[in-house]
Amino acid sequence: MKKKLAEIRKKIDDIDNNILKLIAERNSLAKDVAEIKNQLGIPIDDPDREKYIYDRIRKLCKEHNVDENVGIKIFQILIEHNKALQKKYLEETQNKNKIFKQ
Ligand SMILES: C=C(O[C@@H]1C=C(C(=O)O)C=C[C@H]1O)C(=O)O
Repeated sequence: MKKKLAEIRKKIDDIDNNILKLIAERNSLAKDVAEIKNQLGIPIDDPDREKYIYDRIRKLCKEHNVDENVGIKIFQILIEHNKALQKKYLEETQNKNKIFKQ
């Protein structure tokens, strides 16, 4: 029984590794998105795109039998974090440019 529990926990740990890698990969795209939005002069927040993502997540939750509230909560955290990373990146770039121009 204990061996079986250890095996299952190993599987969970492996899945957690993969989830973390994917979160890091998603986060790593924030700089590129921020750079393009800055050049286009458009805001970081894009409510239409967020609505599209949440609708898609709801559909995927149904398909994969995942509780919709859980799926939405996870993506709210990821999206808010992505926007915070974009803002931080742009602030840092603008500060660097200010120092450079002095
Ligand atoms: C990444 C973007 O910027 C913001 C963050 C989003 C996200 O984390 O998926 C979605 C929309 C935007 O509010 C984007 O516009 O694609």
